[in-house]
Amino acid sequence: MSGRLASDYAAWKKLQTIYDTEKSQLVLRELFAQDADRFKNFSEEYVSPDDPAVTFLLDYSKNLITKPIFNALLDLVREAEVETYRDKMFSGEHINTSEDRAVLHVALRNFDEFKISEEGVSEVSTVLQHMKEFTESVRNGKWKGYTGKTIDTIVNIGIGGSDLGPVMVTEALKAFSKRDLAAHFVSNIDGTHLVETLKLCNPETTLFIIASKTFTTQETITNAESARDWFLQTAKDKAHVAKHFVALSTNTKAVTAFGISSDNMFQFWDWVGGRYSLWSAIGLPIALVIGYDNFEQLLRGAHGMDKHFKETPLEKNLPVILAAVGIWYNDFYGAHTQLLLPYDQYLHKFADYFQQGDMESNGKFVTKGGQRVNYQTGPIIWGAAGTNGQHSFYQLVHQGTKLIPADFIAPATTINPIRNSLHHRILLSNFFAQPEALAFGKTEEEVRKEVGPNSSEALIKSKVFEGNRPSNSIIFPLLTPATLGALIALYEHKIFVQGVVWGINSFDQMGVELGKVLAKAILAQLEKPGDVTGHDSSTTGLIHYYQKYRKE
Ligand SMILES: O=P(O)(O)OC[C@H]1O[C@@](O)(CO)[C@@H](O)[C@@H]1O
Repeated sequence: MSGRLASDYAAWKKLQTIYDTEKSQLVLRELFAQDADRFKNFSEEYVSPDDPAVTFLLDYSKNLITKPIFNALLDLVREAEVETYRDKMFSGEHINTSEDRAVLHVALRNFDEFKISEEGVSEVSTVLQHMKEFTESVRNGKWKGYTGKTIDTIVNIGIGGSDLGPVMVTEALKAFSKRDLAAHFVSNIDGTHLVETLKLCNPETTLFIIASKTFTTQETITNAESARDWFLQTAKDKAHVAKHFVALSTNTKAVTAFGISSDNMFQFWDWVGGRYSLWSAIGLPIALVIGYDNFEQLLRGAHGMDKHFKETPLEKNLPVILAAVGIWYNDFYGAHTQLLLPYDQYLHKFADYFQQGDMESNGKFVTKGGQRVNYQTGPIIWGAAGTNGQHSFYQLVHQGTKLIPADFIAPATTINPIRNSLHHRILLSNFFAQPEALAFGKTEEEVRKEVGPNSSEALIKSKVFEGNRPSNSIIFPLLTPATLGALIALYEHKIFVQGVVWGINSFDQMGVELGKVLAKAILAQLEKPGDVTGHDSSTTGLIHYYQKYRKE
């Protein structure tokens, strides 16, 4: 039952016993030698129930598990009542207990299939229609700027979930983008971010999208005000703002107070978590860049995965499989991080996106019942596009002292088959080789044969790869909007499953508040000359140094 300490579950205690007694026998070289069918027995093919072209293979055979261990992990998922809480989520129950909110990103891509009772759900299709009409009018030139010119540049001003999703998806689907519509994303309060972006913009042909669920986020509102000031330096008349500023928010009052009419507002609701909001009005820049039809394909791809998650038995349920093996390393092997390694340059922002998605969801230390956990919760998410990571951090991944589970992700076919796909074959050869090297390594005996009898013992030892480092591999035919939607939803639901097992609330974010409050207090002091008071010596000393050298 959600909110309980995971370590109280019988299945948890059983897994701990298994780990303590069997860990030394879990050697991938041996597990593969013992079972010629290991790949078949530990891989699962996903085929969207809505579109057979949306398919991928999850190979989880290079994990430090046996069937009994896998089944014990599934028992843990069952005992935590994940299926019950999954159905609560889909039905609109307020499972975000601290904020008394439903968690319904699945309703944004539901196409009226699941019956969901929550205020606002019935309006999703209306907002989508508004998004469709607006994005088409901008893309086909009907929407004109204040001097009658068409829009050739969009600037999304938002941060966190109001930025990372649109950034990741527009990068991932760049091949589907309208090349004569430039898209920029400003998120940081550092004036550099806005200044450097505005250097690329013409006020006559630029559309600003102010993306903020609350419409109170200091960085976003400050950036939006500065962008409006920049625009009015040229446009002069405030009436022209209406043609160059739209808002994506749940807060109509704040949007209109800023000076954006509700006609130019695309609404969403409090049951859309910021880190789960790219499917909502927050996705407007995505629809502008790739077109509404491709945006709808993204939604439909995610919806197919939603149905898979909702209806598939645990042992064949891909989000559950990823969640279960992740818990095995996070909570029993003591792994602290999780690598996401897309072997596709278009997915180079995938890990960045799930840093917020996973870490802001599961970076919690108390259960929904208020108990401090006595186990690890959310992992640290990191990663990079392959093969770049291989020339950066793979040394540590292969020969470091830390266990770092890795998810390798790749398309079988490239969108850019230059030189008869030679580049892609090289890329994919690494996608296949790296998990193999991590899993099976290179023994001292193999090194000795390789380097010959005259090498020093130290050199030989340094060339050993202990291996037995686990990974999952996900491969799909082609990176399309629908496949990307399914892939994102897969990881969203993995995060959900882990949060339920850990008994935490994956859908609030209390941890982001303290820093904001302290910063506001310090800002008030920095605005005034003279000394700052009420801080520790470190904070005071740093501010003094700043005051000594500040120019402004
Ligand atoms: O969309 P908004 O309300 O401006 O919030 C932006 C981001 O700020 C947070 O850190 C919450 O304060 C993220 O959860 C959220 O995605």
